[in-house]
Amino acid sequence: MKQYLDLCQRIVDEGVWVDNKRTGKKCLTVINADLTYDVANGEFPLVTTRKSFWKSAIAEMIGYLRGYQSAEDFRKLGTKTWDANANDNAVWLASPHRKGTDDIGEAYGVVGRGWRTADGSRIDLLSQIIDDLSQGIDNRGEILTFYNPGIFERACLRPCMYSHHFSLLGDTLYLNSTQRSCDVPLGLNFNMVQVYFLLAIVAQITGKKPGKAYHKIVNAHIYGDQLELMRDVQLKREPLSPPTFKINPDIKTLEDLETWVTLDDFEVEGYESHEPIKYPFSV
Ligand SMILES: Nc1nc(=O)c2c([nH]1)NC[C@@H]1CN(c3ccc(C(=O)N[C@@H](CCC(=O)O)C(=O)O)cc3)CN21
Ligand SMILES: O=c1ccn([C@H]2C[C@H](O)[C@@H](COP(=O)(O)O)O2)c(=O)[nH]1
Repeated sequence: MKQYLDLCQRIVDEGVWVDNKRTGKKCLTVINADLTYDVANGEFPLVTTRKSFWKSAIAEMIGYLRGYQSAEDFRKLGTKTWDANANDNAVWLASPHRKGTDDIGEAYGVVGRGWRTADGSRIDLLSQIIDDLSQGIDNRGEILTFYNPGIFERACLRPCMYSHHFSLLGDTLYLNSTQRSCDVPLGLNFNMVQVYFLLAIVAQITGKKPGKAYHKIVNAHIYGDQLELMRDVQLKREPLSPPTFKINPDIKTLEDLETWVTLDDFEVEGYESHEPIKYPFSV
């Protein structure tokens, strides 16, 4: 929580205003932030200075791991976070690649679980990684990447957290996640939970001990219309003690995660937070 608030304060104190063409808004921006989550010691990075809808964050990540392409599938699982980009993004609505209502296009898991190769075949990066790690193999390239510039126009957005690199030291699993662009008030609130969750769940289904997750952010920003709420409300609050996160121990394989898992298989215990804050969202 402290590292999150420190980043927010750093943007307020040192950020530079940058005009963003895609959204038509200006963003107070810093370059480079490195966050670390100690999954081994259960330090769940849930924001307490406003109410955080952590289930929505987990649903989004499970949707990526399942390779969802429709905002409807994300909604059924428990998150509305893809509705606006699928259905209110003017550039995407005009795209010949959009397959109709709720289509988000070839984004995130669609890319990573069906990586296009030169000969037209597809590679499921996640299955390969899970197979390797389960056998204790780390080939120094266990990388789940969603970043394929050749097909950007087939999606409503380029992936923000675009790379998740897993590593083994003995029986301990580590994760380095990289994010190119970060909406700190809204997106990061979810992304921290997602990086922690990804290491915890992959460790569980590969039979490894989770170690630390390292989260690198390149462009970290606060949109102009979010600044007042962050500076004058959220940053004036005292953080509360962190909760703990539990995963149903019956989840043992990637197939379990793909088939029967719901948000009821995850629990947060001892979560106390300040009042919700409704930050403006930029499509
Ligand atoms: N501008 C922008 N920021 C983002 O964080 C973002 C995008 N676009 N586009 C793609 C995804 C969608 N994400 C989202 C979308 C909405 C919320 C959101 O509205 N959060 C509210 C309510 C959550 C809920 O009720 O489930 C929040 O208070 O956290 C968060 C992340 C993260 N990503
Ligand atoms: O997981 C996510 C997904 C998106 N975001 C934010 C970061 C930016 O504010 C927008 C994406 O806009 P780009 O013009 O494509 O950079 O969404 C996030 O923080 N986390």
